Amino acid sequence: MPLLSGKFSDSASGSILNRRNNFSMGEAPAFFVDDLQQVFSNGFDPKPKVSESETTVGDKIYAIGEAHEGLALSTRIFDNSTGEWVIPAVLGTKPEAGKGHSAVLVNEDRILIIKRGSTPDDCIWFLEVDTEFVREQKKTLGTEVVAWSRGVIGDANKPIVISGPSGVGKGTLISKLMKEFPSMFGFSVSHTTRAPRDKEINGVHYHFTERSVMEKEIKDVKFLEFANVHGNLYGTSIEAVEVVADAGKRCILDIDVQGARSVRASSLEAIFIFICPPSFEELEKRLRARGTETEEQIQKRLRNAEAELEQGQSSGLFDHILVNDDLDKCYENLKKLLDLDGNVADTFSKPSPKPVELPIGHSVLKINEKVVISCRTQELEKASKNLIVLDVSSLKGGAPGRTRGLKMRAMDSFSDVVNGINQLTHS
Ligand SMILES: Nc1ncnc2c1ncn2[C@@H]1O[C@H](COP(=O)(O)OP(=O)(O)OP(=O)(O)O)[C@@H](O)[C@H]1O
Ligand SMILES: Nc1nc2c(ncn2[C@@H]2O[C@H](COP(=O)(O)O)[C@@H](O)[C@H]2O)c(=O)[nH]1
Repeated sequence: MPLLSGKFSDSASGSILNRRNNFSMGEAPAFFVDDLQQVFSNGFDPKPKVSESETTVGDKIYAIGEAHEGLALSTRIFDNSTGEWVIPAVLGTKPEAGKGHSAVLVNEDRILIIKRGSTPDDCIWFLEVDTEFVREQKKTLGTEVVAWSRGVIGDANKPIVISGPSGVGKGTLISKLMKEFPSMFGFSVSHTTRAPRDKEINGVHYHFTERSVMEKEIKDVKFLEFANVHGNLYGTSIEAVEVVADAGKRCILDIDVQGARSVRASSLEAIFIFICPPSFEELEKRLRARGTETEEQIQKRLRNAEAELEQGQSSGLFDHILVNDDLDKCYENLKKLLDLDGNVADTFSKPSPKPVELPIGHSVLKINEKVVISCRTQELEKASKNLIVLDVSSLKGGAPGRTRGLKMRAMDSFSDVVNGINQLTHS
């Protein structure tokens, strides 16, 4: 029999606005607003004008606030060791406030947020507080950091990173894939400081950007990765990847080897494919035949290609290496690798299981690695089920963007929940 464990907090019914100091040994104190005003005199106005949930992680209390419906959720941290409130840098797209939320710590590194009165694709969020990504960003920014990611039920297909030297045919292969499977794949539109070529459209091929603007956005942690490539700045914004995921498509990134390395180090779980030319001479021929670069630029790209080919083929960074000799053959191999060979029509896609709507989750319990939500929805009532079990034991990825791997089941009694939990554990 699993033990009941873990605390949950609820922004609407149990916010720190409403509660008195009713904490017990080993639990973090539940604040209420008058106490805050007396205790904290560090210059920060602690008077919350919002309803907040609070979650204790080690020495810190994460207060997640909702002011008005439609406004983004806010985050502040009370550090028990210093006795001060801190406003962290918040990365990723923030969820909008709805009709309250419940918060529960999972995996000791992220807070699961369940929003009320919200659509199925907007009801589950994670605030990462101590994941690898957040720890790295704390080091970089030298400040407290938290990061939002949206919870995704099931294992949606991983993004695909395609890399290789300039002129090898990455763009050509990606265009073929997008043309054959338009509803399955979406292209991550990078930012670059290079000038547009003839026929390149801003927002379609690239977001063409001033260097100073891009540098500022990099500083503001808007980018998943960026690199200096052939003398210009290129980068994948977090938003570029999110836009594709929001359209329900599998994201394709066309980036250089440095960028691939950064993505590998990030929490975005992807498949990494390196494209090789049949020979260096053929690569040069293709670059020249494309006719888009000056002689000086071609020389620079070829010089860089030597290092890229060496790194791409030897570093173990890539999951797959494809040689683009004959274009059609290479394309077939790419499709094989992506499980797209055979009788696959564009209507094919692996949809993640439809999540059950969770509009009024009125209580949340954490039981071992599972989160039980007791809720009331018309859909569930019809099916006489009012308990939902979320399995958070095999979460993948995280901020920026999406946390995948959530499993969800609707149950109609607590004993079913316990059985369900055991089934989920053993499935
Ligand atoms: N297998 C192939 N055989 C012959 N030519 C090819 C092949 N694949 C692509 N090409 C041609 O090579 C040129 C370069 O291809 P493409 O622009 O797709 O390269 P790329 O890797 O995307 O380059 P960059 O990194 O500079 O964007 C294009 O003119 C394309 O038509
Ligand atoms: N690290 C990144 N590299 C990128 C990105 N977008 C494109 N690229 C790579 O740059 C070169 C040159 O591209 P071109 O369009 O100027 O020929 C090529 O290898 C691309 O893969 C990015 O966002 N990040």
